Amino acid sequence: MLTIGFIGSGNMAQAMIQGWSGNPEVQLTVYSPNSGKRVAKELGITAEDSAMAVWLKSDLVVLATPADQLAATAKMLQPAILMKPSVIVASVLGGISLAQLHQALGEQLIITRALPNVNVGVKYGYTALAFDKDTNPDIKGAVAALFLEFGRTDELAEEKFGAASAVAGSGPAFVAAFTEALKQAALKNGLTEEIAARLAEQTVAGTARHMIEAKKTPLTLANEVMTPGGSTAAGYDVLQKGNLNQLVLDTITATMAKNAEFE
Ligand SMILES: NC(=O)C1=CN([C@@H]2O[C@H](COP(=O)(O)OP(=O)(O)OC[C@H]3O[C@@H](n4cnc5c(N)ncnc54)[C@H](O)[C@@H]3O)[C@@H](O)[C@H]2O)C=CC1
Ligand SMILES: O=C(O)[C@@H]1CCC=N1
Repeated sequence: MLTIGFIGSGNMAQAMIQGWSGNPEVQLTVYSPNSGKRVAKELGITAEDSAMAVWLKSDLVVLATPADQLAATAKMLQPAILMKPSVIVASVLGGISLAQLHQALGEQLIITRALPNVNVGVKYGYTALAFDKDTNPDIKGAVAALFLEFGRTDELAEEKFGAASAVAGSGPAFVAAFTEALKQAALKNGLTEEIAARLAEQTVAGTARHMIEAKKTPLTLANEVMTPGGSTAAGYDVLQKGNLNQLVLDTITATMAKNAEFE
């Protein structure tokens, strides 16, 4: 049995707990000052009274607090780290590098930097992973296997994390915004709230699944829908004239700039 402990019980921690909760080989526990006990009850896992207790019970500890809480967390954990330095750390703290994590927690620890997205909660996530250079390949494989349980993963150089965070980490919010725009357009054109939501969600979900399962590029799929001279082409033209690509690039650039503030 592998025990995974969470420090922080917000949206990201909850998604990861949901992603791992079906695994009979994994036991999950959490500490968070305000909501930890409530979240643990809702998700059917145990809660601890302190970050130290999480550390001492766990084989792997996920740091899932706001990034600016790293120093406070390190302070709470210091005695436990000295008592049990074998614990593996997986940090999802946005913008916080492996070097910063080692500086705060200890040079001797085994630390993985992970950048998951909330879709891990429905086992359709994406996680970028970065390991210490000297991480034992068996440990690397074991950690990567855990993240593979709830979606696709790639090992990425840390300098690529800013882009990965903006596109894949924040991406679900941007795709959700487009889905909401589709829904609003359906509502404006007379569909009911329920039907508008279903049309928008199912179309976004089906399009992603279609590209992945049939191994089609986005442009190949778009061209299949666009009968020459037909109605889709008329709408697609409006998206291109409105410079959708530039709007999305500006969105990613702003997201990366904000993320870089934490570095
Ligand atoms: N939400 C997302 O989609 C993603 C979030 N992340 C990263 O995950 C981390 C958490 O983000 P969210 O879950 O969205 O935030 P959140 O605000 O939903 O949750 C933060 C959690 O940390 C707890 N917390 C705050 N200070 C603490 C402390 N000193 N000790 C223990 N627990 C403490 C809070 O009570 C809360 O449970 C951030 O560093 C973020 O950059 C990374 C990838 C995606
Ligand atoms: O919004 C944030 O700061 C975090 C990082 C990636 C997704 N959520």
